[in-house]
Amino acid sequence: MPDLLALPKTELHLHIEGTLEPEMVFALAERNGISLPFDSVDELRERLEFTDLQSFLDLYFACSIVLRTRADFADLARAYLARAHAQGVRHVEMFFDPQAHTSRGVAVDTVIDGLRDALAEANLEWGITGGLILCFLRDLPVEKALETLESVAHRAGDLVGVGLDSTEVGYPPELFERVYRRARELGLHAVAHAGEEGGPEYVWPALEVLGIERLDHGIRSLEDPALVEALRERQIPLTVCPLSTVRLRGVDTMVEHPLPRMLDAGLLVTVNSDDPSYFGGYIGDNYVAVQQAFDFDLSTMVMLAGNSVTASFASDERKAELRGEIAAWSAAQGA
Ligand SMILES: Nc1ncnc2[nH]cnc12
Ligand SMILES: [Zn+2]
Repeated sequence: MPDLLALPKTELHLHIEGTLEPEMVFALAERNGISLPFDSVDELRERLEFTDLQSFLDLYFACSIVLRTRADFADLARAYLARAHAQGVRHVEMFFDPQAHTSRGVAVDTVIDGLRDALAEANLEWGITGGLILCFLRDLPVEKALETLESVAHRAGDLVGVGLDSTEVGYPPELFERVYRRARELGLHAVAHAGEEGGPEYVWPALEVLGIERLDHGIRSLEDPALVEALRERQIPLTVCPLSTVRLRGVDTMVEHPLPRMLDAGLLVTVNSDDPSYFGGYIGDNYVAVQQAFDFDLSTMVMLAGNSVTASFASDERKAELRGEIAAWSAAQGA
C-alpha cells in the first residue's frame, strides 16, 4: 500500500481546540500565566484515556483555557496546519467552539482573527484552502447560541458554516431550530454532530428540522434502515472519525467500526480526525488505521479521498482541482 499520508485529501471534521498537544498546553499556560490542574506533560498524557464522550469533553474544555490571545489561536492553528500539510490535507473546514472562549472573557473576534491568520499563511505557503465552521455548544442554552451567532453576523463572510457539538445525549438538535434558521439567512452552511452517542432519533431532527447539509459522525444512523435510506438517497455526507470512535468507546476495536457497513449501504462517507491530539492520530493516521483494519485496497482509499472532496463546501472549481490532484497521485501509484 502506498503512503496514505501523501494521498491528497480534505479534512471536514476537525475541532481546532482538539489539536492542542500537551506540550502546547504547557507552553501557552506559561505564556499566559495560567495554572493547570496537571503537573507535567506526562501527567496530562496519562489522562488521555476516555470512557465516553463526556470524559473526553471534560479534559478538552479544561485544556482550552490556555487559549487567550489572537497569537495563541494563530499558533494553535499553525501547528495543526503544518501537521495537516504533512498528512496530505489540501482543504480544511475547521470547527471552533467560540462559547468555550467567550465564557472566559475572550472576544469571539480574537478567536476568529487568530485562526484566520494561520489559514491565510497556510494558503500562501502550501495552497491549503478552507475556512471556519462555528460550532454551538449544545449543552448551553439556545439563547446563548443565538447571541453568539448575532455577535458574528457582521462578519459571516469570514465563516463557512455553523455546527453543533459537545454533549449529545439530552440535547436534541431541534432545540436549535431558530439558530440554524438564522444561520441560513446569513448564508452559512449547516452541519451538526448527531448519532455519535445519541441514536437515530438525534439524527432525524438534525436532517429534517435543522436542514443540515452534512452529518458529523452519524454512525448510529445504521440502527434505523429508513434513516440510512434517507441519507443514501439524499447523499448527505457523513464525517466519520474512526480513531475518535474507538477512543471514546463507541466500538471496542477498529475492526468493529461500522465504516465498511456504511460504505456497503451506499452512504457518502468521509474519514476525518475529530480531536487528533487527544485520540492518537491526525487525518492520515485515520486513513492508515482503517486501511489496515479492513484491508481496504487502494481504490477504496482513493474513493474515500474523493468523497472528502465531494462532501466539502469548496467551490466547483476548487473541487475540480482537488479531484485532479487525487487522480494524479493515484496514477503515480500505478492505480
Ligand atoms: N467528538 C466530539 N463530539 C462532540 N463534541 C465535540 N467537541 C470536540 N469533539 C467532539
Ligand atoms: Zn467532533
